[in-house]
Amino acid sequence: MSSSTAAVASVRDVSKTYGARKALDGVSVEVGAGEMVALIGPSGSGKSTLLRSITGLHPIDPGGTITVFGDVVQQNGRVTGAVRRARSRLGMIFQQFNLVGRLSLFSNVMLGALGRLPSWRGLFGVWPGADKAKAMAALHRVGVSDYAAQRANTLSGGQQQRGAIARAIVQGAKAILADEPVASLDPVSARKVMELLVELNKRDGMGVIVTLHQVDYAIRYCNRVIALQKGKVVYDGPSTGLDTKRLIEIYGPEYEDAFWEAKA
Ligand SMILES: Nc1ncnc2c1ncn2[C@@H]1O[C@H](COP(=O)(O)OP(=O)(O)OP(=O)(O)O)[C@@H](O)[C@H]1O
Repeated sequence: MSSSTAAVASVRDVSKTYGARKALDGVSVEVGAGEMVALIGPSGSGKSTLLRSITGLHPIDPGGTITVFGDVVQQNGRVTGAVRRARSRLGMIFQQFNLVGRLSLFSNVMLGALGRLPSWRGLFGVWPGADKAKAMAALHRVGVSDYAAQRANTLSGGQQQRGAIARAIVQGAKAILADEPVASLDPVSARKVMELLVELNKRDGMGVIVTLHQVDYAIRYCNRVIALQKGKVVYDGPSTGLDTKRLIEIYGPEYEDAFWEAKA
């Protein structure tokens, strides 16, 4: 299967145990190329652990398998050598600590090109002109080119998240894995970040897997929702299928707390 048609991630019977606690318990899901999927569930249900497992940031328990764009990245309880290529295809966006604070926004976005260039170029700031142009175009696209020269730690959370998205574009990522990218943002900045992810998905065909605390955002921006509870998949289907009964199954009777904006 070619990498352009292979699934973003194929997760088969994956468990992850921390001491006596099972953070993931027999999870099997597949996210196709070009899909935009929300990963939801109560705090501690395993959302971040699943994203981190897909990127090979920690080994899963023996028995499960994870492939990324057709490459086996986890098998027999080990992260494989293919993880480097898989990471180069995945743009990662986190709730915080997305950018190197003391570097300019422009330099941070250029770091996305590092995987394709000898590292000394990055160390000495010797970037090819074509990459510089690409970085400025990406900053312009996400709406923060005016701040290119500004140190990342002086930017707002929303500007930093948009910078992180620009870095993923420069990296040439085929999919974005975003771990609570809007949790620290005000609603207006959050909407802009979600709209950018939707645009990358629809216009560029990038796959997106995004963990969200806000169910209303999952419903508004993602066609498909995967819900975890205590490390197990308890829902995998269209976001339109998340009725009150389902939400109570996922979050319990206090499910309205999982909405950002009050439910009408
Ligand atoms: N490094 C770790 N060491 C020990 N336990 C961990 C570690 N990381 C996660 N866990 C545990 O695994 C479970 C799942 O955590 P995880 O962060 O994946 O949940 P989450 O759904 O992303 O939660 P949240 O929405 O609060 O971010 C939790 O019980 C957590 O305490």
